[in-house]
Amino acid sequence: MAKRVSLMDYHGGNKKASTARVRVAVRLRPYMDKEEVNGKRLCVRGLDSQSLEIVNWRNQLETMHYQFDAFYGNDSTQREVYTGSVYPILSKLLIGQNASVFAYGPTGAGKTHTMQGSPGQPGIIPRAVRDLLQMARAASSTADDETWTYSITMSYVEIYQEKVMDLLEPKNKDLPIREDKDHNILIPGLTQKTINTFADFDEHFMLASQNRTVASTKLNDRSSRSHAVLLIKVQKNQQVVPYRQLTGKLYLIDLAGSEDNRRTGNQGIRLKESGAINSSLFTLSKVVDALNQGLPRIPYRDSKLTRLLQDSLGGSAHSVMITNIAPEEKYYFDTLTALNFAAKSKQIINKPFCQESTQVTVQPTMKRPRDDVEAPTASRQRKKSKTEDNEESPNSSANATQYKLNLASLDPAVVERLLKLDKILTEKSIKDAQLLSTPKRERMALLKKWEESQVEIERLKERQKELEQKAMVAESRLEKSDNSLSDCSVNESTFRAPLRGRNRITSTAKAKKIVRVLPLQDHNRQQNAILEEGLPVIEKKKSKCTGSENELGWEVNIRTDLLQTSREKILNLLNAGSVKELKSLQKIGDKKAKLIVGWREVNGPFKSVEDLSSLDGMSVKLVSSFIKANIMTMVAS
Ligand SMILES: Nc1ncnc2c1ncn2[C@@H]1O[C@H](COP(=O)(O)OP(=O)(O)OP(=O)(O)O)[C@@H](O)[C@H]1O
Repeated sequence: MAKRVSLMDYHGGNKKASTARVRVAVRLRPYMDKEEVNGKRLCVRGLDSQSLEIVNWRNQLETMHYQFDAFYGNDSTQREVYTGSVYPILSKLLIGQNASVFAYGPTGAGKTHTMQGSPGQPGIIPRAVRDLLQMARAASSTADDETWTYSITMSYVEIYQEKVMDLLEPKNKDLPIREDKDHNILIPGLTQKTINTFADFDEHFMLASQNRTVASTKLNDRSSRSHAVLLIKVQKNQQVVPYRQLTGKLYLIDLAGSEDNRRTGNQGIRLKESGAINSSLFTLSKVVDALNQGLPRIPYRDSKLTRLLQDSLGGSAHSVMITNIAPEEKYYFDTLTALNFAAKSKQIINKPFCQESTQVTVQPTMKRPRDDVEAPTASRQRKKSKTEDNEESPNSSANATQYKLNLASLDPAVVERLLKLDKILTEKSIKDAQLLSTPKRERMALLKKWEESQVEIERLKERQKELEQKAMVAESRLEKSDNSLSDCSVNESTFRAPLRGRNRITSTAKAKKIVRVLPLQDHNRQQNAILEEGLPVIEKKKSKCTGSENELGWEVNIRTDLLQTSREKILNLLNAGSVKELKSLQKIGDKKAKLIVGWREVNGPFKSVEDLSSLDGMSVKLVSSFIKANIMTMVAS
């Protein structure tokens, strides 16, 4: 069974070290600008072995200061970079932990030089492979570890335009990336070569490197157009029962350079490549952000690069990021971006585990790792895992005896230690789960609240719509009611004020103050109000009128005496008012005022207000609305 084991627990080491930070180193390459348009201006200044400054020559106040785990200046050697940042993590591979080293930075800043180097100046990759081979050999021959043997394999892929290409077997194009049940990332069908000597490695690597996609851009004659990922697997096999197996993976990654196409002069296919490069690097920065913020979803799957790095970043690996930067002033913005990205990455905490696989069934000989492919198909992988699960699960009752038997064959001290380890791991995972669940619970509660508030907002919106519709219906009914007012037989003391009239009533501030529209059930209170305040009150009550105009079901009563007084006042004005005074009436303009004066000169005084309908252009309906408007104004004032 492949089992995740916290290495520090397993080896009884310092507990603090059970989580590992991504180590971030920055390497400055030497000045190489032959043109020197503005003279030799450097945008980076090294301060000490960990810190540097970046200077904006256009505004020197913008000088920024950064501190990293290591800063390698422009005169640093390949050896210094390797021994300072990479060599210390190699030993982890031999005890089943994963590790990754990746070079990040703008195009032409020295990533390939750092990772690969040249025959005269070998970089991290050849040095690491050489040392791993030596370490494995040395470990196999030590007296303590004689029951273990080591085997080392290599695979080499490039991610070009979001396709995973097998550099050891170029016909394997666009390979899938999968995750097994233990969250290991693997590439089914990927070629795997066993390397017993450095010469084995050299041969495969040289051939494969020629398959890598490189091209010339304005900034770099041999610019890497893809992300190159070298995978070195160290397998530690126990030669005696229970035939355990530990696998440590080392990813050595030379990322394609982040590019500003205005400066690279990229066009056509170069531009397309550049788009893919920048977008996967952008996803990488999103992944870093998400990890740093502890977000529940890390967008690993948004690009092939981040998917492949999933168990190297925030996963089960020790990670070292070497940010390559260039000193020339023209690189200022690229350098600033790279340094900011590096500063973000520094906060990621990785949790190293060793991948232990215990083969419980008796095996006559230990199988050598396959020299061909990493895992033929995902389904086969799944099937295999399932079988292993069934065979090995110590919790399964069918296998419990077998498990105990195997334990019994071990040294009692080892058994005790294993049981202790199991206990620690169980307690640890419960604790981890609790720690994780607290912020998660809070997030869930917030999310629930937010969802509830969204529902409430929707409900209120619906309600608002409903009310608006009702208001529109009411409006149109009142319109009708208005129009047919003259046809309705109305008690002299009853005046139906349309709701729309409310606007008219309240159109003056004064009216607003004194007109109160009360619901029917408040009728008694309303009567009291009349008595107490002596105010003119308009009462809403059920209409006695029949017909469509009454569908609304309300009309307004006005006290009879007030109504009478108002009518008399209007009639007086009609019979004695000057043009100016007539114009003070509602709905009477200059033209109508002059008509009224002319009419009464010819016909004598108006007998009733309704006589106005004899005037040209004054229909019964208009007169009715004239009366209504003026009575309301007078009542209100
Ligand atoms: N530390 C260094 N010392 C000497 N030369 C260097 C150093 N770093 C880089 N160079 C040189 O600078 C040039 C560009 O470097 P390199 O190709 O490694 O950049 P890169 O970051 O990999 O670029 P790209 O992303 O475009 O592939 C090469 O000629 C390389 O030899």
